[in-house]
Amino acid sequence: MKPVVVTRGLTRVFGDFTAVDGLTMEIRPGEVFGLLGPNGAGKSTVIRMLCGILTPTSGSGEVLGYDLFRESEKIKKRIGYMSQKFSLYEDLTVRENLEFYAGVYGIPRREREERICRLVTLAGLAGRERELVGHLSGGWRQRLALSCALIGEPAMVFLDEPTSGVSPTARREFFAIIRGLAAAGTTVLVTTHFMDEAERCTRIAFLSEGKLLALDAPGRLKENVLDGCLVELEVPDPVERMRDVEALEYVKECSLHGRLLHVLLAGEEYLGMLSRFTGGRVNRITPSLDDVFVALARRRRRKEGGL
Ligand SMILES: Nc1ncnc2c1ncn2[C@@H]1O[C@H](COP(=O)(O)OP(=O)(O)OP(=O)(O)O)[C@@H](O)[C@H]1O
Repeated sequence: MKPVVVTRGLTRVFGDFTAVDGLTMEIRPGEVFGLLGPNGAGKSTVIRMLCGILTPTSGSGEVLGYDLFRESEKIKKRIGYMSQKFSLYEDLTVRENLEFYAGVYGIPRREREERICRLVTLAGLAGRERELVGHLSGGWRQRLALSCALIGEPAMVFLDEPTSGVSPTARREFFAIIRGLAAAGTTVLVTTHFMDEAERCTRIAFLSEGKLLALDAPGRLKENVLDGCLVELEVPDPVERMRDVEALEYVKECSLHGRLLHVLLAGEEYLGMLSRFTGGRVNRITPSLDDVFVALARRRRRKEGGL
């Protein structure tokens, strides 16, 4: 199947600062594609380029078969976009907001009713159509903002941190909705800081300082990125012990996770040695996406530092 998004060396420079640096990737139809990375990594800049709002400085790319440089107007008409600061009208009801956006997108009157009904059902907003948006909680507003972004029935939707500032339950429910949307054929690109959401994406791309550090399915990243045996180390004074542990020649990485240290050993055979050296409890663990991203970020820093 033809990819929905293709980029080759996509780059955006602001003055002398490179916000996105040579991004090459493809997104397939029906994916929930996660874009992850620390603040300032370039995620929103990528989204804005792919939505046709921001012109790339160099490289090339297509969204839904349209060129990012020459056909941005066509892209804008065919995609849905929910920005971090999505705008809803607080003094209008749920339904009135949807009607307003249907008008903005030029949906013919005879089609509006059916479309609004479908979106209200999809987002679980049934029964709330007459509520004023100003009275809705963050989670419901986000569902409505998603519905408004979908009013034009786009083949692809871009969601920039759609779940920031809502409860964990609302975040889970929102993700269930976008997974359903993707299963029905709409491709979704979503940015998030939450690892539990990243786990629910079909594939994730991890950006740091504008560069793509990894791109794969969450399970494959956990299997393939860490090269060694990951253990959890419990010692009474983890912060003080970090440096000593890091300096051991059989230790590849060491990071703090709450009160525990996660230590990447060169091999399983060093488990006993670490336990004897620290006097702490050592347990082998399955890497989380957090471990993967810590390892990727460190690897990058080392490479840049020439170590
Ligand atoms: N219009 C602009 N002019 C100058 N610098 C910009 C502009 N837009 C973005 N940047 C810079 O580019 C970098 C990447 O920003 P971007 O918003 O894409 O990051 P992000 O990964 O989405 O971050 P966050 O998670 O905080 O939203 C930041 O350092 C930001 O300050």
